[in-house]
Parts: sequence; structure tokens; C-alpha cells
Amino acid sequence: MTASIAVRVPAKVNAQLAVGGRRPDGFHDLANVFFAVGLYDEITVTPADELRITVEGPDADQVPCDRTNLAARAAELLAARHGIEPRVHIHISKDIPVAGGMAGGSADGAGALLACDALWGTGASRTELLDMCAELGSDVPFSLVGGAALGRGRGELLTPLAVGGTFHWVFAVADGGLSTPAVYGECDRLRAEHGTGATTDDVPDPEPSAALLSALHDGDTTALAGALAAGTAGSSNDLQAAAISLRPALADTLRAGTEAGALAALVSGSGPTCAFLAKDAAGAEQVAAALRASGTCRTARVAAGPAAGATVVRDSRNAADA
Ligand SMILES: C[C@](O)(CO)[C@H](O)COP(=O)(O)OP(=O)(O)OC[C@H]1O[C@@H](n2ccc(N)nc2=O)[C@H](O)[C@@H]1O
Ligand SMILES: Nc1ncnc2c1ncn2[C@@H]1O[C@H](COP(=O)(O)OP(=O)(O)OP(=O)(O)O)[C@@H](O)[C@H]1O
Repeated sequence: MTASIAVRVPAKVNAQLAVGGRRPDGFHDLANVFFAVGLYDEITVTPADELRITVEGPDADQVPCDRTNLAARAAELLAARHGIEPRVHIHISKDIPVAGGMAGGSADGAGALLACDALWGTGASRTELLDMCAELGSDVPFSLVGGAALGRGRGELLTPLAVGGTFHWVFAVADGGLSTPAVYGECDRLRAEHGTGATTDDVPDPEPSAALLSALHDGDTTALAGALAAGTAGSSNDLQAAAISLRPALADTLRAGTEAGALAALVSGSGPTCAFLAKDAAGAEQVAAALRASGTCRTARVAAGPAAGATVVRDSRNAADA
């Protein structure tokens, strides 16, 4: 039987994204409260003559199938570290919106790393995997660990967070993505325009919100809704103003979700996906239906969390699949 391993990896929303000044290396220090939700990409690896990527799913045409794909870069990185050739076919079944601020590419990078490590028997430790994830991108370590975590540094230095319940979210998926560097750049531009300066000398160090962390810890949806709306300009996401500046129609999407009964509305990470917190599963379905009917987004998806991180779900070398 051909060996084949499949890994499932969740999307994320940033419950808080406090953005510090631009560092000399171009990145921004963050207090990034990552929260994994139950929307998944599945990455399947099988031995092949050479590295090959295929993608299926509604947005597959927007995903590169060359070596710029984060999954291909992950396989090459792992192979280079172990002095082997990355002879693997990586198939991505994509359900996470592309360039949507939900770490879809990062999920594929983390998933490919875990799957190839199992396929090749390279036996990387958790620390080595996390180190390679950080090399691939700031969001990639969280895609591996999932759950909820506070990300410091550029987001790669993770501390797991305890979450005391299930939270129900709705995600309004936009037509077309937003470039993450462009949104950070717009955040810097807006800060400079408002006379605050944009570098680490000018902007206070980002700090996690105590109220938000305790709402997560207590599983308290009402308290979390309050904390999501409590940051700069009415959002816990410091990139929200920049995303709206680049895509003004996002303000209409946020309003439509709020009018539909969402407890809180915010841009997910660098956007353009908008995230809405709902009271419960039925409330989430209701907000999603209203958003779909509002004409302010391409579609709306419901997802609960926290969701587990990258997980092997099929291994043809084992009799029992997960
Ligand atoms: C917006 C978030 O999704 C929130 O979790 C992340 O901060 C983005 O993480 P990512 O997509 O993994 O980003 P990376 O691939 O590491 O970096 C892409 C680009 O985003 C900008 N970037 C990213 C992370 C960070 N802390 N500061 C930044 O300024 C930089 O211009 C960088 O060149
Ligand atoms: N496996 C991948 N899946 C999706 N996009 C990829 C992948 N590999 C590389 N890319 C490129 O990365 C860009 C950003 O895609 P991605 O879906 O990761 O964005 P994102 O969800 O906004 O990321 P983040 O939330 O981490 O900032 C895409 O436009 C695409 O060109």
C-alpha cells in the first residue's frame, strides 16, 4: 500500500491584535491573542518523484502551486534540515478563505511540516517543529498548536491560554483578499498621519487585555464581546482601521453583522474576513443567514472554537485511522 498521511489544520481569528511600532527588521511586535476555529484545510502527503503541489476547493485557483506555496516551503525546509530530497506530492483540500486574515497559508505550512515529518520518519521534536514554523511565518507556530494562545514577538513566541468554554463565531468572507504587508504598512501610514509616529520608539509596547484573557478563561461570551469592542477605535484589533482604510466596504459588513444580532464585530487579523461573536450556535446561524442576505460579503461561515491544532487524521501505514 502507498504510504499516505493526512493532517487537518484549523483557521484562526485574532481575539486581540495589539500592534506595536515597526521594528528595524520591518516586523511589528504584537500582543496577539490567537483563537483557533473549526474551519479546516486538509493536507495529504504521498511519496513522489519530485515535489509537487495540488490544490482543491472553491478558491483553489487563487493558491500558488509552485514552490512559493507555504506547504512546499515547509517540505523543502524539513528536507534541507535532514539532508534529504523533498520527494513528495502535497495535496491541499482548501476550506480556509485565501488571503482572508485567517492564516490559511500558515495552516498549510504547519500541516505539511507535520505530515512530511511523519512520512519521512524525520522525527523532529516539538521544539524543532515550532522553530521551523517560525521560520516559515509569524502565524505558522500557532497553526501547529491551535487552541488559544498569546503570541508575543512578531507573533511566533507562544504561551498557551486556557479557555473555559466554547465560543461561536461567524465569518463573513469577502470577494478578493488583502495583502498582510500592505495592511501593516497602512497601519504605519495612518499612525504617522495622526502624528503618533510608527516605529518602536513612538508606539507603546503592545499588551494583552486582562479583561479579554479572563473572558476566555471563564468561557464568558458576554464579557468577551465587551473586550472585543474595547480596544483602539472600538476594536481589539489594531489592524482594523487599516483594513477598512484599504477596503472601506468592510464597515458595511461589520454593520450588517451587528444589525443581525452579533454580540461583537471585528476584522479578522489583517482582513478582509470579518468575524462576529454570537451568543450560541443558533445565534451564529441566524447572523450568518442575515449576512448572506445582506449583499455585503461573498458568503458567511459559522465556526466554533477553540479547535485543536494540526492533527494527523489519516495514516495509511496504520490500521486505525483517526
Ligand atoms: C496579521 C496576522 O495574521 C495576525 O495573526 C499576522 O501578524 C500575519 O502573520 P503572517 O501572515 O504569518 O506574516 P509573515 O509571513 O510572518 O509576514 C508577512 C509580512 O507581514 C508583516 N508583519 C507580519 C507580522 C508582524 N508581526 N509584523 C509585520 O509587520 C511584515 O510586512 C511581513 O513581511
Ligand atoms: N498554501 C497556501 N494557501 C493560501 N495561500 C498561499 C499558500 N501558500 C502561499 N500562499 C500565498 O499567500 C497569500 C496569503 O494567503 P493566506 O491565505 O495565507 O492569507 P491570510 O489568511 O491573510 O494570512 P494571515 O492571516 O496569516 O496573514 C496568498 O495570496 C497566496 O499568494
